[in-house]
Amino acid sequence: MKFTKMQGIGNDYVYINCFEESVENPAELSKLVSDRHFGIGSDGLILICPSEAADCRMRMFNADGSESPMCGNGIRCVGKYVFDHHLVEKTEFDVETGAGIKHLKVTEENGKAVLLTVDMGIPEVTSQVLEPICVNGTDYEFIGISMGNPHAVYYMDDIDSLDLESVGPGFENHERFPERTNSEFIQVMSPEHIRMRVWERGSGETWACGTGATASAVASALCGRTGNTVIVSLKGGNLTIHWDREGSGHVFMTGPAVEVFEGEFDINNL
Ligand SMILES: N[C@H](CCC[C@H](N)C(=O)O)C(=O)O
Repeated sequence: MKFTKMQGIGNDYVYINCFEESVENPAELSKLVSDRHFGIGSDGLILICPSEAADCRMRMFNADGSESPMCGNGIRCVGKYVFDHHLVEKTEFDVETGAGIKHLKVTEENGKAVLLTVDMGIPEVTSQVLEPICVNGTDYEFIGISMGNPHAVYYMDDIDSLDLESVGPGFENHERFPERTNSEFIQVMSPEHIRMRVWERGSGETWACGTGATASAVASALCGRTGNTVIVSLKGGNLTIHWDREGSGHVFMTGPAVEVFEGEFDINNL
Protein backbone atom coordinates (compact mmCIF):
# COMPACT_ATOMS: atom_id res chain seq x y z
CA MET A 1 0.00 0.00 0.00
CA LYS A 2 1.35 3.43 -0.99
CA PHE A 3 1.59 6.16 1.65
CA THR A 4 2.90 9.70 2.05
CA LYS A 5 4.54 10.91 5.26
CA MET A 6 3.67 14.56 5.92
CA GLN A 7 4.06 16.93 8.83
CA GLY A 8 2.50 20.14 10.00
CA ILE A 9 5.03 21.89 12.31
CA GLY A 10 6.25 18.53 13.53
CA ASN A 11 2.82 16.89 13.98
CA ASP A 12 3.43 14.00 11.64
CA TYR A 13 1.01 11.52 10.14
CA VAL A 14 0.96 8.73 7.58
CA TYR A 15 -1.38 9.77 4.75
CA ILE A 16 -3.10 7.33 2.41
CA ASN A 17 -4.74 8.48 -0.83
CA CYS A 18 -8.03 6.60 -0.75
CA PHE A 19 -8.91 7.86 -4.21
CA GLU A 20 -6.45 5.05 -5.20
CA GLU A 21 -6.12 2.76 -2.12
CA SER A 22 -8.72 1.17 0.16
CA VAL A 23 -8.17 0.68 3.90
CA GLU A 24 -10.26 -2.00 5.63
CA ASN A 25 -9.44 -1.33 9.29
CA PRO A 26 -7.98 2.18 9.69
CA ALA A 27 -8.05 2.06 13.49
CA GLU A 28 -5.79 -1.02 13.57
CA LEU A 29 -3.64 0.32 10.72
CA SER A 30 -3.09 3.56 12.63
CA LYS A 31 -1.68 1.65 15.60
CA LEU A 32 0.66 -0.27 13.30
CA VAL A 33 1.99 2.60 11.17
CA SER A 34 2.39 5.04 14.07
CA ASP A 35 4.80 2.75 15.97
CA ARG A 36 8.17 4.57 15.80
CA HIS A 37 10.16 1.31 16.22
CA PHE A 38 8.21 -1.41 14.41
CA GLY A 39 6.21 0.75 11.98
CA ILE A 40 6.68 3.86 9.88
CA GLY A 41 6.50 6.20 12.87
CA SER A 42 3.88 8.94 13.20
CA ASP A 43 1.31 10.57 15.48
CA GLY A 44 -1.37 8.56 13.65
CA LEU A 45 -3.01 7.91 10.26
CA ILE A 46 -4.99 10.20 7.95
CA LEU A 47 -7.09 8.99 5.01
CA ILE A 48 -7.70 11.33 2.05
CA CYS A 49 -11.01 10.13 0.61
CA PRO A 50 -13.51 11.10 -2.10
CA SER A 51 -16.49 13.11 -0.88
CA GLU A 52 -20.06 13.69 -2.08
CA ALA A 53 -20.17 17.01 -0.22
CA ALA A 54 -16.75 18.61 -0.79
CA ASP A 55 -13.61 18.35 -2.91
CA CYS A 56 -12.33 15.57 -0.64
CA ARG A 57 -12.85 14.06 2.82
CA MET A 58 -10.39 13.69 5.70
CA ARG A 59 -10.60 10.84 8.24
CA MET A 60 -8.09 11.08 11.11
CA PHE A 61 -6.96 8.37 13.52
CA ASN A 62 -4.78 8.89 16.58
CA ALA A 63 -1.83 6.60 17.38
CA ASP A 64 -4.07 4.54 19.72
CA GLY A 65 -6.52 3.90 16.86
CA SER A 66 -9.22 6.28 18.12
CA GLU A 67 -10.84 8.43 15.40
CA SER A 68 -11.11 12.19 15.81
CA PRO A 69 -13.57 14.36 13.90
CA MET A 70 -10.97 17.05 13.22
CA CYS A 71 -7.21 17.59 12.98
CA GLY A 72 -5.80 21.06 12.28
CA ASN A 73 -2.26 20.16 11.23
CA GLY A 74 -3.68 17.19 9.37
CA ILE A 75 -6.14 19.19 7.27
CA ARG A 76 -3.38 21.57 6.16
CA CYS A 77 -1.38 18.55 4.95
CA VAL A 78 -4.49 17.12 3.26
CA GLY A 79 -4.89 20.48 1.51
CA LYS A 80 -1.27 20.43 0.39
CA TYR A 81 -1.54 16.84 -0.85
CA VAL A 82 -4.69 17.37 -2.98
CA PHE A 83 -3.29 20.65 -4.38
CA ASP A 84 0.23 19.36 -5.15
CA HIS A 85 -1.09 16.11 -6.63
CA HIS A 86 -3.74 17.90 -8.74
CA LEU A 87 -6.74 16.26 -7.11
CA VAL A 88 -7.99 19.86 -7.12
CA GLU A 89 -7.05 22.54 -9.66
CA LYS A 90 -7.84 25.60 -7.56
CA THR A 91 -6.28 27.47 -4.62
CA GLU A 92 -9.53 27.54 -2.62
CA PHE A 93 -11.47 24.37 -1.90
CA ASP A 94 -13.44 22.45 0.73
CA VAL A 95 -12.56 19.41 2.84
CA GLU A 96 -15.27 17.31 4.52
CA THR A 97 -14.43 16.34 8.10
CA GLY A 98 -16.24 14.79 11.06
CA ALA A 99 -16.59 18.36 12.35
CA GLY A 100 -18.23 19.68 9.16
CA ILE A 101 -16.92 21.07 5.89
CA LYS A 102 -13.82 23.26 6.21
CA HIS A 103 -12.78 25.86 3.64
CA LEU A 104 -9.08 26.08 2.76
CA LYS A 105 -7.00 28.74 0.98
CA VAL A 106 -3.61 27.77 -0.48
CA THR A 107 -0.55 29.99 -0.86
CA GLU A 108 1.56 28.31 -3.53
CA GLU A 109 5.13 28.64 -4.84
CA ASN A 110 6.07 26.94 -8.12
CA GLY A 111 2.83 24.96 -8.10
CA LYS A 112 3.32 23.61 -4.57
CA ALA A 113 1.30 24.61 -1.50
CA VAL A 114 3.60 26.19 1.07
CA LEU A 115 1.11 27.84 3.41
CA LEU A 116 -2.54 27.07 4.05
CA THR A 117 -5.29 29.00 5.81
CA VAL A 118 -8.15 26.94 7.24
CA ASP A 119 -11.53 28.29 8.32
CA MET A 120 -11.87 26.26 11.52
CA GLY A 121 -15.46 27.36 12.05
CA ILE A 122 -17.05 28.66 15.25
CA PRO A 123 -15.52 27.50 18.56
CA GLU A 124 -17.78 26.13 21.31
CA VAL A 125 -17.03 26.99 24.94
CA THR A 126 -17.67 23.81 26.97
CA SER A 127 -16.81 25.00 30.48
CA GLN A 128 -16.75 28.06 32.74
CA VAL A 129 -14.13 30.52 31.45
CA LEU A 130 -11.74 29.37 34.18
CA GLU A 131 -13.26 26.23 35.71
CA PRO A 132 -11.60 24.63 38.75
CA ILE A 133 -10.41 21.02 38.40
CA CYS A 134 -8.20 18.71 40.45
CA VAL A 135 -5.81 16.56 38.39
CA ASN A 136 -3.34 14.08 39.91
CA GLY A 137 -4.12 15.66 43.32
CA THR A 138 -3.25 19.22 42.21
CA ASP A 139 -5.75 22.08 41.74
CA TYR A 140 -5.87 23.84 38.34
CA GLU A 141 -8.22 26.05 36.33
CA PHE A 142 -9.05 25.34 32.68
CA ILE A 143 -11.14 26.63 29.81
CA GLY A 144 -12.93 23.96 27.75
CA ILE A 145 -13.18 24.69 24.02
CA SER A 146 -14.47 22.37 21.30
CA MET A 147 -13.20 22.69 17.72
CA GLY A 148 -15.21 19.63 16.84
CA ASN A 149 -12.82 17.80 19.15
CA PRO A 150 -12.42 18.52 22.87
CA HIS A 151 -9.71 20.74 24.38
CA ALA A 152 -8.91 21.77 27.94
CA VAL A 153 -6.65 24.86 28.09
CA TYR A 154 -4.47 25.52 31.17
CA TYR A 155 -2.27 28.57 31.92
CA MET A 156 1.15 28.23 33.56
CA ASP A 157 4.23 30.40 34.21
CA ASP A 158 6.70 27.78 32.96
CA ILE A 159 5.44 25.11 30.55
CA ASP A 160 8.95 23.72 29.97
CA SER A 161 9.07 22.32 33.51
CA LEU A 162 5.99 20.15 32.91
CA ASP A 163 6.73 16.40 33.04
CA LEU A 164 4.00 15.61 30.52
CA GLU A 165 4.94 11.94 30.16
CA SER A 166 3.96 11.38 33.80
CA VAL A 167 1.10 13.88 34.29
CA GLY A 168 -0.41 13.86 30.75
CA PRO A 169 -2.59 10.73 31.12
CA GLY A 170 -4.25 12.19 34.25
CA PHE A 171 -5.34 15.25 32.25
CA GLU A 172 -6.41 13.18 29.21
CA ASN A 173 -8.51 10.64 31.10
CA HIS A 174 -10.00 12.86 33.84
CA GLU A 175 -13.63 11.97 34.65
CA ARG A 176 -14.67 15.56 33.76
CA PHE A 177 -14.15 14.61 30.12
CA PRO A 178 -16.35 11.62 29.20
CA GLU A 179 -14.80 11.45 25.71
CA ARG A 180 -11.28 12.10 27.11
CA THR A 181 -9.71 15.39 26.03
CA ASN A 182 -6.71 17.06 24.42
CA SER A 183 -4.89 19.23 27.00
CA GLU A 184 -3.03 22.42 26.13
CA PHE A 185 -0.57 24.12 28.52
CA ILE A 186 -0.10 27.81 27.75
CA GLN A 187 2.53 30.37 28.68
CA VAL A 188 1.41 33.86 27.68
CA MET A 189 4.37 35.85 26.31
CA SER A 190 2.44 38.96 25.18
CA PRO A 191 -1.07 39.96 24.03
CA GLU A 192 -0.02 38.77 20.55
CA HIS A 193 2.08 35.68 21.41
CA ILE A 194 1.57 32.47 23.39
CA ARG A 195 3.74 29.38 23.82
CA MET A 196 2.03 25.99 23.97
CA ARG A 197 2.72 22.37 24.81
CA VAL A 198 0.07 19.72 24.24
CA TRP A 199 -0.83 16.27 25.50
CA GLU A 200 -3.11 14.90 22.80
CA ARG A 201 -6.04 12.54 23.27
CA GLY A 202 -4.89 9.24 21.80
CA SER A 203 -1.35 10.27 20.85
CA GLY A 204 0.40 11.70 23.91
CA GLU A 205 2.68 14.73 23.65
CA THR A 206 2.92 15.86 20.05
CA TRP A 207 5.09 18.62 18.65
CA ALA A 208 2.01 20.56 17.57
CA CYS A 209 -1.78 20.47 17.59
CA GLY A 210 -3.66 22.71 15.18
CA THR A 211 -7.09 22.39 16.78
CA GLY A 212 -5.37 22.83 20.16
CA ALA A 213 -3.62 26.00 19.03
CA THR A 214 -6.94 27.31 17.75
CA ALA A 215 -8.73 26.44 20.99
CA SER A 216 -5.91 28.02 23.03
CA ALA A 217 -6.06 31.26 21.04
CA VAL A 218 -9.83 31.49 21.62
CA ALA A 219 -9.44 30.68 25.32
CA SER A 220 -6.71 33.30 25.71
CA ALA A 221 -8.88 35.98 24.10
CA LEU A 222 -11.88 34.93 26.20
CA CYS A 223 -9.99 35.41 29.46
CA GLY A 224 -8.45 38.69 28.28
CA ARG A 225 -4.87 37.45 28.13
CA THR A 226 -4.47 38.16 24.39
CA GLY A 227 -6.17 39.90 21.51
CA ASN A 228 -8.07 38.08 18.74
CA THR A 229 -4.97 37.43 16.63
CA VAL A 230 -2.05 35.52 18.12
CA ILE A 231 1.10 33.70 17.12
CA VAL A 232 1.09 30.29 18.80
CA SER A 233 4.62 28.88 19.27
CA LEU A 234 4.70 25.10 19.56
CA LYS A 235 7.60 22.63 19.79
CA GLY A 236 7.54 22.18 16.01
CA GLY A 237 6.97 25.77 14.89
CA ASN A 238 4.43 28.60 14.77
CA LEU A 239 0.81 28.97 13.75
CA THR A 240 -1.11 32.21 13.28
CA ILE A 241 -4.64 32.15 14.65
CA HIS A 242 -7.20 34.88 13.96
CA TRP A 243 -10.62 34.89 15.62
CA ASP A 244 -13.12 37.04 13.72
CA ARG A 245 -14.90 37.51 17.03
CA GLU A 246 -16.71 40.73 16.14
CA GLY A 247 -17.76 39.48 12.69
CA SER A 248 -18.48 35.92 11.56
CA GLY A 249 -17.31 34.35 14.83
CA HIS A 250 -15.12 32.00 12.76
CA VAL A 251 -11.52 31.18 13.67
CA PHE A 252 -8.80 31.01 10.99
CA MET A 253 -5.57 29.01 11.31
CA THR A 254 -2.62 29.67 9.00
CA GLY A 255 0.48 27.52 8.84
CA PRO A 256 2.77 25.36 6.71
CA ALA A 257 2.50 21.75 5.54
CA VAL A 258 5.39 19.59 4.36
CA GLU A 259 5.61 16.34 2.38
CA VAL A 260 8.53 14.41 3.93
CA PHE A 261 8.64 11.22 1.84
CA GLU A 262 6.55 8.68 -0.05
CA GLY A 263 6.72 4.93 0.39
CA GLU A 264 4.97 1.58 0.19
CA PHE A 265 4.32 -1.06 2.81
CA ASP A 266 2.86 -4.57 2.91
CA ILE A 267 0.32 -4.53 5.72
CA ASN A 268 1.12 -8.22 6.39
CA ASN A 269 4.70 -7.26 7.25
CA LEU A 270 3.86 -4.43 9.69
N1 LIG B 1 -5.73 14.03 19.17
C1 LIG B 1 -6.85 14.81 18.61
C2 LIG B 1 -6.86 14.73 17.07
C3 LIG B 1 -5.60 15.34 16.43
C4 LIG B 1 -5.54 16.81 16.68
C5 LIG B 1 -4.22 17.50 16.38
N2 LIG B 1 -3.12 16.68 15.95
C6 LIG B 1 -4.44 18.68 15.47
O1 LIG B 1 -3.52 19.06 14.72
O2 LIG B 1 -5.52 19.30 15.59
C7 LIG B 1 -8.18 14.29 19.16
O3 LIG B 1 -8.27 13.08 19.45
O4 LIG B 1 -9.11 15.10 19.27
